[in-house]
Amino acid sequence: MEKAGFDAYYVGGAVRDFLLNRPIGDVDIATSALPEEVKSVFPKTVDVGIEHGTVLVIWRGDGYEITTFRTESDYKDFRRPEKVAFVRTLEEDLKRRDFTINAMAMDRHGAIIDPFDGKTALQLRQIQTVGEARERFSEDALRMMRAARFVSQLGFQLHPKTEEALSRCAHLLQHIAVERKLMEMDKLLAGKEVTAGLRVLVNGGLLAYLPGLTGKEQLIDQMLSYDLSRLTARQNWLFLLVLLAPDQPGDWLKEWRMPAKKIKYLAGTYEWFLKVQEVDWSAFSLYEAGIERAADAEAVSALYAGRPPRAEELKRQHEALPIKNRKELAITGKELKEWKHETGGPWMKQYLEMIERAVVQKKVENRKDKIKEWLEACNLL
Ligand SMILES: Nc1ccn([C@@H]2O[C@H](COP(=O)(O)OP(=O)(O)OP(=O)(O)O)[C@@H](O)[C@H]2O)c(=O)n1
Ligand SMILES: [Mg+2]
Repeated sequence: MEKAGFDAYYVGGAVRDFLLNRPIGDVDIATSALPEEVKSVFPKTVDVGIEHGTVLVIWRGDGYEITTFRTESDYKDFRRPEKVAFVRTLEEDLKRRDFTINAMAMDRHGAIIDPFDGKTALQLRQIQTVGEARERFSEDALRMMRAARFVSQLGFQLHPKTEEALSRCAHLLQHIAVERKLMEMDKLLAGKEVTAGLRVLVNGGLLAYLPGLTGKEQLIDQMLSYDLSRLTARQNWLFLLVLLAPDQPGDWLKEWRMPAKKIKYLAGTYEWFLKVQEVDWSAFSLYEAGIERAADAEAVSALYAGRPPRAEELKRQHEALPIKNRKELAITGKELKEWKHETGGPWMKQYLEMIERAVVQKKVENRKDKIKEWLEACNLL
């Protein structure tokens, strides 16, 4: 970029994480070049958000988002703008960013450009908006969830002024698309300081604008008394279901616009959680649930009941199962038909299920001959 006469800097999360010695996620680059100019400099680019000034550059196998210096002056509806105004200086670009820790830039020699003193905020472990907090939150109300997410991820605290503005602006969150809220919630629930992050949502009054959490302050308060850092993000979602106990867990998750596959996984795992509250894991229930679900349900059960988790024990029990799924069964419908001299039908499914259960419970060895003997002994052939 610079060879072509433009300024270019690393900006945003990458600079923050670099200074914090944290693993860097996506690398964002800000430049004085206009999108068309960026495209003329690099041989391989993808238009990912050209109306926002962003071009994805593919360079030596890695992707970099390069965005033209811009301001976001004409905000509509408290969301990020449809149109942006390009500007030619880095400082104007940094000014439009959410928090001081996210408003630093680094040039390619490693020099930090930090007009809003993000470095001090990093040292103080503080989340503070760039300039007027209410302005920043009105520009994009999602930033309030981002604040809570950074509290959880980084273990930082909100600057008192930022915290106060967040409470006042909470209602603006109603204008934000659920998909964006979900992304922040996922990151919040994966953080090491989940409890502190959730507390920001509760204290700031943001819960009222989150799917399925309106009016649930007390339940979330209750959740905060547990050591949530023991759970993964997925397990924290599960724990939310456990405490909220919605009639239709699938519908509750759907309100968050989660991908269907994740809804299925979480709702199914919640069912297992409920089942093992009644009867503990058996070889067969462990086999049916699979180790992933069992481990998630177990982690949440243990936390809920205030006992140490038995993840290792369950893992050992699962490993000791003679088969892990039906495909591993030594016989199929084909053998059954031969042995019984019958054509296929509903009986076959019943037989297979019975054999599967017997094999898992080690009543019969998973071998063709043994299974045949066992069926004969049961007078079933
Ligand atoms: N609502 C938002 C979203 C982003 N940004 C700015 O754009 C940068 C990049 O945004 P993004 O990649 O979404 O967030 P990061 O802060 O980089 O966090 P992550 O590590 O999750 O990517 C942020 O650092 C911040 O400067 C902002 O000002 N307001
Ligand atoms: Mg980023």
